[in-house]
Amino acid sequence: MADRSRLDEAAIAERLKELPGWSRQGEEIRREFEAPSFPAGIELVVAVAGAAEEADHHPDIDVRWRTVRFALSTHSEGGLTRLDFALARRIDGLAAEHGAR
Ligand SMILES: C[C@H](O)[C@H](O)[C@H]1CNC2=NC(N)=NC(=O)C2=N1
Repeated sequence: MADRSRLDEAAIAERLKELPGWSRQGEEIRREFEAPSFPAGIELVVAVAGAAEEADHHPDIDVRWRTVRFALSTHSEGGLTRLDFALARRIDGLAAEHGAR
């Protein structure tokens, strides 16, 4: 079972440094992507939905035409855990595969 405990400030800062494009907003991290087209953005969301189900960890998602925004937080812990950073890395990989930047 993954460690779901909240990360302290130093651990959060360290992990954020390895995730360019993601920024901290209170108790969550966020990143915005521009997909090549609206359908490509939706396909990215579908791919992320699959990864989220696998991880049993689910981002908040906002779609505005080609702009797709993801926000991650561990709701059960009321803050950021390693699950959020693991899913952020997974989202970055899927976004690259879908030509989103
Ligand atoms: C029972 C199940 O593990 C929980 O409800 C999961 C589902 N997905 C989740 N996603 C996120 N982001 N935070 C959670 O605390 C969470 N909890």
